[in-house]
Amino acid sequence: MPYTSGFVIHPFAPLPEFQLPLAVHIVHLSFPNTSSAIAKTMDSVHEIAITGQNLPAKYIYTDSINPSQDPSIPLPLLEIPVIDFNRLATPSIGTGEELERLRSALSSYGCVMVTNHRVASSLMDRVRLVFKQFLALPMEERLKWQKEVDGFDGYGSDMIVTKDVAVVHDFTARLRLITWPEDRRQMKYWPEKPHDFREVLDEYSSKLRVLHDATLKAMARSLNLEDDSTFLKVIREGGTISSRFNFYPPCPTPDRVLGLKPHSDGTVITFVLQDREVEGLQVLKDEQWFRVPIVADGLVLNVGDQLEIMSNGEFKSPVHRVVLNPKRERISVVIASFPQEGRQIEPLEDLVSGERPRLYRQVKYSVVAQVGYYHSGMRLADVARI
Ligand SMILES: O=C(O)CCC(=O)C(=O)O
Ligand SMILES: [Fe+2]
Repeated sequence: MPYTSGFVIHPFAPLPEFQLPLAVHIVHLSFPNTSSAIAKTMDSVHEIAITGQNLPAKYIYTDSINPSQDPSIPLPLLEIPVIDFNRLATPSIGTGEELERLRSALSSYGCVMVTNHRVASSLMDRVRLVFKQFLALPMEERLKWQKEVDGFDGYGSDMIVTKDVAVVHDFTARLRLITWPEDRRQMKYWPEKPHDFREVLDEYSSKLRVLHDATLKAMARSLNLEDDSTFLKVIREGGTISSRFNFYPPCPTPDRVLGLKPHSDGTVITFVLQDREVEGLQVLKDEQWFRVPIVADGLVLNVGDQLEIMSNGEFKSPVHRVVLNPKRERISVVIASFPQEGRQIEPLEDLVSGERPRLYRQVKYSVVAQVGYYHSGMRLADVARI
C-alpha cells in the first residue's frame, strides 16, 4: 500500500475531463444560516472540542493511522531544505546557486522552508493572533461567517464529496477566504471580529502575494524557462489566491483521528504559516512519514498538483497530513493559488523532450473534482499520469 491505511489510490480509471463518477454525491457539512441550525452545529469540530463530547465515529479510523510505527517512538524530523528567499531575489549574492538548491529540493522533497521572505515576524504573529481571537468568540458570532451549504468561502467544516465509500472526516474547522483578486473577495464571509481581522488579512495576503509571485518566477528560472512568468500567468489569467485558517483541537486519541488526511495540495503552490509552538504537519518521503519542524519565522512552501503537472514532473507535489496533539490545540494559516475554474492544465512544451517525454495528460481544473479526489485519497497528479 503506497501511503497509510485509510489512504488508498483508487483503481478506477481517469475520467474524461475529470468529471466525478455518477455515484458521487455531495454531503454538506455546514448548515443553513437559520437559528434552528445553530443547535445542529453543536456537532461541529469546534463545539466537540469546547464541550469535550465523545468523538463521533465519523472522525475515527478503525486502524491506527500508523500501523507500522511504534506510537511511543516519535516520527523522525524532516530535514527540510531551507531556501533563503533573499538570495533568490538578489542576483549579486548567488542567485544561481540558490535557484539550483530550490530546483533540486522541489524535485525530491516537493517542499522547502522559506526564510528571509520579507514578511515581518510581527505580522505573522498578528495573523495567528486574530485567528485565535476569532476562535475564542461565542459560537453565535463565529456562525455569522459560516459557509453556505455548497460554498467554499466562510467558516465551518469542509464540504465532503464522496464516492460510495465511507470517508473518515478531518478533525478540523476552517475559515477559507479568497484574497486575490480583490474583486473576487466575498466580504460577507470576512469576520469583523476581532476588529482588526480584515486589516491583518489584507496586509498579510498582499505581502504573501508578492512572495508568491516572486517564488513562481524563481521556480520558472530554476527550470531555465525563457519566460519567467510562465507559471504565474496561470494565476494572473483568471486564477485566484485563497487563505485558509485551520484550527485543530486537541485530541486524546491522536493515533486514530487525523487533523487532515494524507493529501497533496490541488493548488499551484501553497505557503503554510505553522503554529509557533505545536507541531502537526507531516510529510511522506520515501514511504516514511516525517515531522515538519517549526522554524521560527519560516514559511513552508509546497508544490501543488497543478504545478507538478505543468512542470512535467520536474517538481513533485508532496503527500502530507496533519496529526493532532493530545493536549494542545494547533492552528495554521495557508495561502494557496489556483487556476481559473475550467482551465486546461498540461505539461509545458519546453519541459517535454526526447529525453523527458510528456508524463501527464491534459486535465481541466475543477474545484469540485479536486475536493472529490481529496476525500477519495487520490492525487490529481497521479490520476493525470500517462
Ligand atoms: O496545517 C498545516 O500545517 C497544513 C495544512 C494543509 O496541508 C492544508 O491546508 O492543505
Ligand atoms: Fe495541504
